[in-house]
Amino acid sequence: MLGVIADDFTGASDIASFLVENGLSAVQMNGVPSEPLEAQVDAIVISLKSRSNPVEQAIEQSLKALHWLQENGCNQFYFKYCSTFDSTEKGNIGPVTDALLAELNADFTVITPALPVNGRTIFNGYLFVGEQLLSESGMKNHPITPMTDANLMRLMDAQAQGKTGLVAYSDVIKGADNVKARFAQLKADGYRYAVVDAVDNSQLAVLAEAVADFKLVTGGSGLGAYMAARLSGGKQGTDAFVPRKGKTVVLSGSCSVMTNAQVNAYKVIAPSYYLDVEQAISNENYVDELYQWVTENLGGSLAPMVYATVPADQLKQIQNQFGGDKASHAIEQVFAKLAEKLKANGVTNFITAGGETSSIVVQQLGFSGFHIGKQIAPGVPWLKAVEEPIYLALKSGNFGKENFFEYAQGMIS
Ligand SMILES: Nc1ncnc2c1ncn2[C@@H]1O[C@H](COP(=O)(O)OP(=O)(O)OP(=O)(O)O)[C@@H](O)[C@H]1O
Ligand SMILES: O=C(O)[C@@H](O)C(=O)CO
Repeated sequence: MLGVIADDFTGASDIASFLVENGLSAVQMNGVPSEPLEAQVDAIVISLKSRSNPVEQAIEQSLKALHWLQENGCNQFYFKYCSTFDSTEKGNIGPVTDALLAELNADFTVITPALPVNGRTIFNGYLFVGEQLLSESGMKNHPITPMTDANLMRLMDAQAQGKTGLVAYSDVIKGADNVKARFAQLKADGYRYAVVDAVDNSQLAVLAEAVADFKLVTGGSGLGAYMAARLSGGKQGTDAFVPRKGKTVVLSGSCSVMTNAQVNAYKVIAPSYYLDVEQAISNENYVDELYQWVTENLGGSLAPMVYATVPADQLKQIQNQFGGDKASHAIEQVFAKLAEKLKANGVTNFITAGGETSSIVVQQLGFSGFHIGKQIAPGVPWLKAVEEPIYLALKSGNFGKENFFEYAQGMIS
């Protein structure tokens, strides 16, 4: 059984949806459960909110997740991080990978953020977002983990204890046995991690075969999809659900380039309200005011949207004025409390944008886990809470097309 430890909640639903699409039964648990899992599944995905926590906390949470997965029958593990390698020189990808390797008595793993279907590719160890290097993409302005280097070996070496080598494209296309031979050579040369080039899905299929015996695999959801396809023998997922009709709201706290485009497109066709940072910090009635506005706007054909989303230059200005951490925290708290109030008052469908934003909303709503439904866009499925018929779409910052918010609602039946 495959056990996945995801460093944020959107990332967890991203990989869970690819596992299910590729024929595995899977459940997504929100945080490390305190009870054993009753359901019989092929894969368990644990969502953590550990991407931007202090390193020690991220390690502690990830090891706790590993132990729970082991106790619940998993024997191969996947550390899922962002396809844009969101991290800093301190971590958390390197330190968590080191801690998981040590705990599993393993001495080698792969570093594979590639997700070609969403434009994340790796060539000569450099990560691309579409046609741009990671460091030239919108990720250079990320509010929490700005990515200013695209070289995955350098990024990993800065934050991990071991050395990082490369299995280049020319080696990957020679097949899984050749990739395994390269792993052996890198290990013998003292490397602990291998960045593996993948410019399209066929390299991920090769890699899935090459890592079949690894205790720990790390990466984005792309490799997970091909590992699932291998494990299921090429089955397709079948019983994907969509949400039931009900009161729906859009909460957008991502400032990515794509979310900005999605918010701008949606503002033209649906009621929208800008979540003001200063108000979030200083007005203790702000959640009530937003709640009031949302409830007054629930009746229309499209859901009301509350958004903090701003373009990069405006974000910089706000962060200079209030401090980045303070602004993020205040906004996240407002979204979390607003979501809680809306749920208590009959909203059943939540569309949230942004990894940190979605994580805090889900934590506040308090569901223990999710069943995985139909994909809205690659890496964004509809989810149904285990406890009750509440549906959520947790959109990673850069995922989905421009009409995502409208399109997602069009699937509700
Ligand atoms: N107007 C704003 N001013 C300052 N900070 C903001 C503003 N809007 C959003 N933020 C903060 O920026 C952060 C965005 O992170 P989040 O993970 O939600 O989105 P993302 O990084 O685009 O998504 P992903 O991690 O899925 O790629 C959050 O902490 C949010 O509160
Ligand atoms: O891998 C990705 O890009 C996403 O699942 C994610 O982790 C964004 O938060």
